[in-house]
Amino acid sequence: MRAQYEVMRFPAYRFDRATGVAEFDYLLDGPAPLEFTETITFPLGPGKPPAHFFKVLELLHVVAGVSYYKVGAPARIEAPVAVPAAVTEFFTAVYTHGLGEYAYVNKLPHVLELSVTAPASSASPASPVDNSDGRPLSAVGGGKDSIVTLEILRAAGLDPVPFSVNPNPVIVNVNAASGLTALAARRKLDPRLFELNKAGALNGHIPVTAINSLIAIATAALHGLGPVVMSNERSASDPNLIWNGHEINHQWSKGVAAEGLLRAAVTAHTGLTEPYFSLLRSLSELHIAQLFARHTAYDDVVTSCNKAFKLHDPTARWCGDCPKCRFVALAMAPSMSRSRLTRIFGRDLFAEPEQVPGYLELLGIDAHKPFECVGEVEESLVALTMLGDDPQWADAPVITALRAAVPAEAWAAASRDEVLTPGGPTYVPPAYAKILADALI
Ligand SMILES: CC(=O)N[C@H]1[C@@H](OP(=O)(O)OP(=O)(O)OC[C@H]2O[C@@H](n3ccc(=O)[nH]c3=O)[C@H](O)[C@@H]2O)O[C@H](CO)[C@@H](O)[C@@H]1O[C@H](C)C(=O)N[C@@H](C)C(=O)N[C@@H](CCC(=O)O)C(=O)O
Ligand SMILES: Nc1ncnc2c1ncn2[C@@H]1O[C@H](COP(=O)(O)OP(=O)(O)OP(=O)(O)O)[C@@H](O)[C@H]1O
Repeated sequence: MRAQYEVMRFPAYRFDRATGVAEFDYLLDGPAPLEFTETITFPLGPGKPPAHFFKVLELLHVVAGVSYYKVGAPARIEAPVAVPAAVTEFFTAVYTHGLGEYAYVNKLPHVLELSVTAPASSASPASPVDNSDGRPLSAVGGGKDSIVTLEILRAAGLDPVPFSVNPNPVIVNVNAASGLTALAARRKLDPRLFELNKAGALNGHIPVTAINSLIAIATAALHGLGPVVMSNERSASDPNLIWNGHEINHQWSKGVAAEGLLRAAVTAHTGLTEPYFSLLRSLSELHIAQLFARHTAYDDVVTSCNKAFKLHDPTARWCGDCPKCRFVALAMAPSMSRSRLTRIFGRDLFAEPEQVPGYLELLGIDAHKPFECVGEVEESLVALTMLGDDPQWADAPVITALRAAVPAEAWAAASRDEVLTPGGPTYVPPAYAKILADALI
């Protein structure tokens, strides 16, 4: 299908102020062109949408195009409006790094070399819009990480507003457990995409966090709120593998490089002074799991398994048989009783010997890190060490098998201090860094 399409275009977008509905048009241009329209319904704010809301929609229009680009993978992408250099840099990164796993799986090396072009800009820089003191909008994905952020912001008295794109029953229940009033946006992919997928079109992973993040920033703008606060962890920045000299990272748009590019693009194009950052950036998943363990109110609802977030036929909660379920169970286990962990997951994964091969992958003993939202090998090793010291796991067959399988040099390389000490670059503003530091005591 690829050779049929020469260029990806973005013909128009519309926003209906009465309903909050935005429609974004896409065109895969070539001898037999393909057109798509994506619909996003925003929660309407109290007043007229501010000018910078529309600037965010201009960014979202291009970024949400990745879902349709992947059907044809044309060699050219022409953004519709003039934008500052920081924005074309961000667009190019989204279509190259963000589609890295798709390029690798489909063997499309040209995708990693694309550049998104845009009409030349003679516009002066956007005037500053100081949003830094507003109530934070806290993105909620239904998993442990965003619960930790929400509770840190709440404890600091910042009155966070939970926000989700397409909240499913998991997210609705997490919000209910928080007792906070949430905002939601609805995103509807063009149904034609699913027909093409059924007919065997090119398909693959897309950088969904970049899309959700811009929808969150647009919603914060509509409601006059402060920064969008994400819960993306340190290990999200680490690639799964290197291919043709390029890092391939399943979680690229959750990583710190994407965060920096998105912030710079939004500020340059909209003027927002503090649009977006991840509060948990300096923390490992293991550390975040320790913080999550302090809050029991979410035990019956928290769900990190990606299968619960599928658009079609989602599971109700944890599937219990995927890399993410295995990793999160291992990360939570050192911080809670075996009975609490079993209640959260609805089963005791460590009593099931058939889980061993999946855990060997997480421990770096088989294959590369899976294309999933899982932490680093070191985090899994440190968690396993901690469980080995804990008598409640002494008779768990999975723990026994894994401890026997890990080579001596791997244990030596896994440092508990390194995994549990905050570190690495972040964009957390000073006031929020202080709040995080207080929460870690
Ligand atoms: C839920 C999930 O993990 N889905 C991934 C899965 O897709 P699947 O076909 O099994 O189910 P659906 O998500 O329902 O997708 C149906 C089709 O629609 C396409 N699509 C979906 C959303 C979208 O925004 N654009 C789309 O074009 C999709 O390609 C399907 O054809 O496998 C896909 C292929 O690998 C993945 O792309 C699906 O991932 C979703 C986009 C998704 O929301 N995944 C997140 C749970 C996820 O992976 N988050 C990452 C962060 C990635 C990032 O850089 O932002 C993480 O948490 O690590
Ligand atoms: N549907 C969504 N709407 C808004 N934000 C979302 C949505 N899904 C995920 N996010 C946000 O994207 C980021 C990455 O999602 P991720 O699934 O890793 O986090 P999580 O659900 O909080 O925790 P976990 O890693 O345990 O699943 C988080 O900041 C999360 O809040």
